[in-house]
Amino acid sequence: MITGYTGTAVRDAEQPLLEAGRGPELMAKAAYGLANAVAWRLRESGGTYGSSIVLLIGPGNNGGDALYAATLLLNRGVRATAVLVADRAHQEALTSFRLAGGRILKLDGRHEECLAVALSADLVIDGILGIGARGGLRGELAGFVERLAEHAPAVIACDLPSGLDADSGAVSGPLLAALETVTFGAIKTGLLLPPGEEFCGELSQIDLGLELGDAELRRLDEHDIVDHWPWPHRVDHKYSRGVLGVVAGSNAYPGAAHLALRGALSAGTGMIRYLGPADPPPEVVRGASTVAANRVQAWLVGPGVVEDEAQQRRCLDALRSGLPVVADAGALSLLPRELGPNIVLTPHAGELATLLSGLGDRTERTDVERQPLRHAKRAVELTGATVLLKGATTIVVGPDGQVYSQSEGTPWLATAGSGDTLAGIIGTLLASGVEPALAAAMAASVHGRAGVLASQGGPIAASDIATAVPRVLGELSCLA
Ligand SMILES: NC(=O)C1=CN([C@@H]2O[C@H](COP(=O)(O)OP(=O)(O)OC[C@H]3O[C@@H](n4cnc5c(N)ncnc54)[C@H](OP(=O)(O)O)[C@@H]3O)[C@@H](O)[C@H]2O)[C@@H](O)CC1
Ligand SMILES: [K+]
Repeated sequence: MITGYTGTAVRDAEQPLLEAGRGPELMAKAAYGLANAVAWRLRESGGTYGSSIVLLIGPGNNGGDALYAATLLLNRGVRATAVLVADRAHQEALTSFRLAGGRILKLDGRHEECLAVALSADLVIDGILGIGARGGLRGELAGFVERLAEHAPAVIACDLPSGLDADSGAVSGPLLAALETVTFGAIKTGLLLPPGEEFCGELSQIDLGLELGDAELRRLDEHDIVDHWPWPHRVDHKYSRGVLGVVAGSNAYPGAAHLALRGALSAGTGMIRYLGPADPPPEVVRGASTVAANRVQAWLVGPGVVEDEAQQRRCLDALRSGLPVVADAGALSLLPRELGPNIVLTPHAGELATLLSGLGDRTERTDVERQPLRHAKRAVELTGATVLLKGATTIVVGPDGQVYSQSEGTPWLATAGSGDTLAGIIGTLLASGVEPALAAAMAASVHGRAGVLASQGGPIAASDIATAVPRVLGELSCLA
């Protein structure tokens, strides 16, 4: 499992060590880790000796880390130039850099020269701002970084890409996209959240021996899925594995029902009872026409139910049943005022904006895209439900504050019906008794992996995702 911590949590954990006079030791560890990462990249592209790096150095300790790392690299035969982008820099680090033979330039009014130097380097080290940043890059510096970014240089970010908010992943102003981000003490939450995540490249973490509390955010890996997936036991039967009720599809939209059912079947449900006008596949049992008359362990409601009053009534009945429910698509505009934590809402950014606006918090789609975690948390606060916010990185927030961020997918997953399949997988897990936030996060992970497997780099249809899910689970089960 990957865990994410806020910049504030990292600062708090560092504080006792700083008070004990161990600041220089922490910085030395950070610099050593960064230097190794840079050396590794330089070796990959032809060798360290004689190669050149340019450091963009801001006013704080982030710049200090980069300068100390470069000092180590100068001693290994790397040529290094520091471009000082602020009116001050970490003095001790700058002195050791200079003494080791580093060249120093000031950005102040010399953009053309600094740009040319940066673009001629093998690697650029972004040491402008770290967790001490307040807002994005501004003024003259923002203009310089914007111009540099247009040339897409090879960048390694020191702790985090400068201008990215360490806690939220929000981006304001220009940013250098990194090949790799070498982060210190703990992975900051902003590096695992959109939109900032897209600028981080590969993540590597340098351990500083900090004592951190509970993580703010979790990202499940394949071992977590293996540990928590409801694998069937030899003595299980269809009822013991969980029965899922599905209210999906309408005369106008039968396809959504098919894809949701296929999603649920692909994840290994014990049994499905289907309510609606679509023709279900042979593995699915037709349920009684009212929600109350069906014995199930969980409900999946909403895909393709617009313009069908009978289906919409069933959605509402399921949402009021007290059972775990995954509410997708059309069900999101039918929500009763009171929802429990065992209801999983699965909006995309636009649907979340509509949901929040409907609850009195005027929100635009772009607001959600800029700060997805903040808005997903707000929806949990206002509804009491579990929220899965779909996107290239899918965020899940549970009512107890658990946050998951899953990013296994491929852009090809952005296709009609993909969400119906995801809802089906969540439904199967809920019916098996998996706790809602974990069910949603595992489903997002498996759905993403299935998308990648089905795609092989090319386009996919939503039904291809369902077809690939059993193979993904088969491969994961081998790790058990
Ligand atoms: N603590 C430790 O033990 C360890 C910390 N480590 C390292 O330290 C980093 C944190 O260092 P830090 O606290 O000095 O903050 P950092 O981000 O370098 O700069 C803040 C300065 O920038 C300025 N500034 C702020 N926003 C701005 C903006 N938008 N645009 C322009 N300027 C802006 C602001 O100046 P002000 O505006 O207040 O005058 C402030 O002085 C951390 O990320 C990690 O790399 C590691 O070595 C491990 C041990
Ligand atoms: K940085």
